[in-house]
Amino acid sequence: MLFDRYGRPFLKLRYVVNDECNYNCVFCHFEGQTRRQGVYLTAEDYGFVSTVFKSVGVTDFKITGGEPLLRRDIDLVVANIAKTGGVVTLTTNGFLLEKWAGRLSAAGLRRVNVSIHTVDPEKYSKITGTPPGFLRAVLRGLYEIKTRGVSVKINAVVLRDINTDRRSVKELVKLAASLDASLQFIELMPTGQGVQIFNQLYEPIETVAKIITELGGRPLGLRRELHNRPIYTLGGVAIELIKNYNNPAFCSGCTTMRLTSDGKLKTCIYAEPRVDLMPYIKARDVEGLLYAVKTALAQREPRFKLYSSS
Ligand SMILES: Nc1nc2c(ncn2[C@@H]2O[C@H](COP(=O)(O)OP(=O)(O)OP(=O)(O)O)[C@@H](O)[C@H]2O)c(=O)[nH]1
Ligand SMILES: C[S@@+](CC[C@H](N)C(=O)[O-])C[C@H]1O[C@@H](n2cnc3c(N)ncnc32)[C@H](O)[C@@H]1O
Ligand code: SF4
Ligand code: SF4
Repeated sequence: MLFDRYGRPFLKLRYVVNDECNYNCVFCHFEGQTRRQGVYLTAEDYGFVSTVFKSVGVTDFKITGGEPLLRRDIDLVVANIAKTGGVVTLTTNGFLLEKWAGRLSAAGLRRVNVSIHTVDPEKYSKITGTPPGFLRAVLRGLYEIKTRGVSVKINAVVLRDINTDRRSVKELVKLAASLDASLQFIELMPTGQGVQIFNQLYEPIETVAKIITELGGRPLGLRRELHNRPIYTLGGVAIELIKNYNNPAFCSGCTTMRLTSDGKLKTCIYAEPRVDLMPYIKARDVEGLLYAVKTALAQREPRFKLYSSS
């Protein structure tokens, strides 16, 4: 296993597999990547790079984007990563899930995170920039993938006056319960487009924690291997609360790096890409790749620290 200078193990890799999207969410951080770089790793590249990362202790592979289901070979990407024996999960807006469900399940996808910030169709359209009917398609996809044996998690970005009242929280918990799914509430990050609407839509995650407690939820503990995220349980649903900005406890439990769609390793969502892995990946150069990864890891820092040495 590899560690950084702060004693944080490197356990999880986030693959940003493309830079295009069929939605236009008002808050999108785009995983800290610039849109429209256009160069993508191939499905075979992901198989190779995952084998190498797996050999040094990375066991959790997250596929994200852009919208990953827009890739025509997304099932092959999943299959090639799953072949390493690592756990593969994918985060999506869900619009194309119904179409992909069978193939993703067959490819070995373990879990899908589907972003549904509200079950109110009008509010959903407004914040995701989509026409009426899109939420219905997402819900169909969710039930389809569930019946194929893939676990589901619902992602809801916490947005003031959209989902920060008791009723909205209850509705999301009810939806998760009906799918035997878990649920996570994500605090809005002032990153990417999130900067422009931050003052208007930001609401601290504590507001949701309070509602969950008032509804009878209770804390279950912390997800220590990933960001020390608090987990609650309510109505049989496990609920993670993600306070991802200006939170030293979150960063101290950060075990993840990102690989941009054009093959650059980022040590933090806020860091500039540290090492270009593309030449090593294309050359299938295991030694060169590991050396580059260790170089990046040596420079890795928690973005938010309790005490700063500088
Ligand atoms: N600051 C920060 N936020 C992150 C990081 N990883 C994930 N997040 C936040 O978590 C949100 C949800 O991410 P997902 O792609 O669903 O995956 P995840 O929750 O990290 O992983 P799983 O729970 O294993 O599915 C993102 O929108 C980010 O706000 C990270 O490394 N740093
Ligand atoms: C960038 S998206 C990529 C995957 C996919 N397109 C989706 O929306 O699920 C990954 C996750 O980040 C969340 N997200 C986007 N912008 C955010 C922001 N400014 N703050 C917090 N979470 C955000 C999305 O809701 C989604 O759950
Ligand atoms: S949050 Fe996901 S669905 Fe929304 S615009 Fe960003 S990448 Fe697209
Ligand atoms: S160090 Fe903090 S801000 Fe950076 S990726 Fe990790 S959790 Fe996110």
